[in-house]
Amino acid sequence: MSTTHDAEPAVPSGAAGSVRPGPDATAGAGRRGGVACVLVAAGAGTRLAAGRPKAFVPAAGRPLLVHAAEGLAAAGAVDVLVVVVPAGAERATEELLAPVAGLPPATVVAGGASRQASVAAGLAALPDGTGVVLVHDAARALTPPAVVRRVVDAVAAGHGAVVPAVPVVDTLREVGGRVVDRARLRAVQTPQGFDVAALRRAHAVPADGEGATDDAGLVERTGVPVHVVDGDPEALKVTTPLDLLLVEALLARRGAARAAAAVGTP
Ligand SMILES: Nc1ccn([C@@H]2O[C@H](COP(=O)(O)OP(=O)(O)OP(=O)(O)O)[C@@H](O)[C@H]2O)c(=O)n1
Ligand SMILES: C[C@](O)(CO)[C@H](O)COP(=O)(O)O
Repeated sequence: MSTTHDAEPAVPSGAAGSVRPGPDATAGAGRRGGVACVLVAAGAGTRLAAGRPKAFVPAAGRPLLVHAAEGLAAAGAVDVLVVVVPAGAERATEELLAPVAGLPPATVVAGGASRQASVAAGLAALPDGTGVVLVHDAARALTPPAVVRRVVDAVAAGHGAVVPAVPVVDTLREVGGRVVDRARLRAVQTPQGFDVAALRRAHAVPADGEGATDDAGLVERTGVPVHVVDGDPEALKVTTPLDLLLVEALLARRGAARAAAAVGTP
């Protein structure tokens, strides 16, 4: 088994282009030697069925993609951002992201027919000098900044592939088989972090028929062990309408907490 653990895991139109740098982007690049994030947002959102690509579906009045970008900005751990969106949505995405405070420099590119193809498009747009790359789902819109930092820190500590993960709460049973010991299982989230050369190598290997549903799965096939850090239930992936309801509730709770803190501030 090549998995290691830190701890017990408790639409629009336009062309590709750049979004203005965040205020501390240059300082960050020097400090960390180039941490980039490929934020994949090019999925259709078929299971959500909200009438537009999932990343552009609003929660509390703002698109999921904007919430995800705000979480990355708040983490303060990413120097360069590449956002991958449905073809034709590049310009609208630049306009959506422009007001996000503290967002690192971003390039917006068109994605592909699969998540893997969209990640590959993002990787192709990374600048020279990138050392660490995160791959993050826009659909995990409320990922806490602490999760982002844990992943970056673990890659910086020398792990070539890092995933955040949470324990599984349901009893699991193989169809036509037995109950699986859930104590040994974790549900894997994003952002996933990699040494950029390892991720590029993994994406260059031709598919062998068995699909990998995430980037760590691809990298593992090339012999790189996957290291697991604590994820967070709030990093849930918005997949169905029920997930969107949960995100709305979490945003309402975060807003109420901010308001209470402001009242308590002189
Ligand atoms: N061709 C694709 C497919 C997915 N994604 C991104 O990958 C993440 C996880 O994908 P998923 O939740 O499966 O999104 P969708 O493919 O949009 O969902 P569905 O299968 O319901 O259409 C999302 O942020 C999604 O935008 C992508 O960039 N390009
Ligand atoms: C990358 C991922 O979010 C990790 O859990 C997941 O594998 C994406 O899967 P999907 O089939 O694209 O929803």
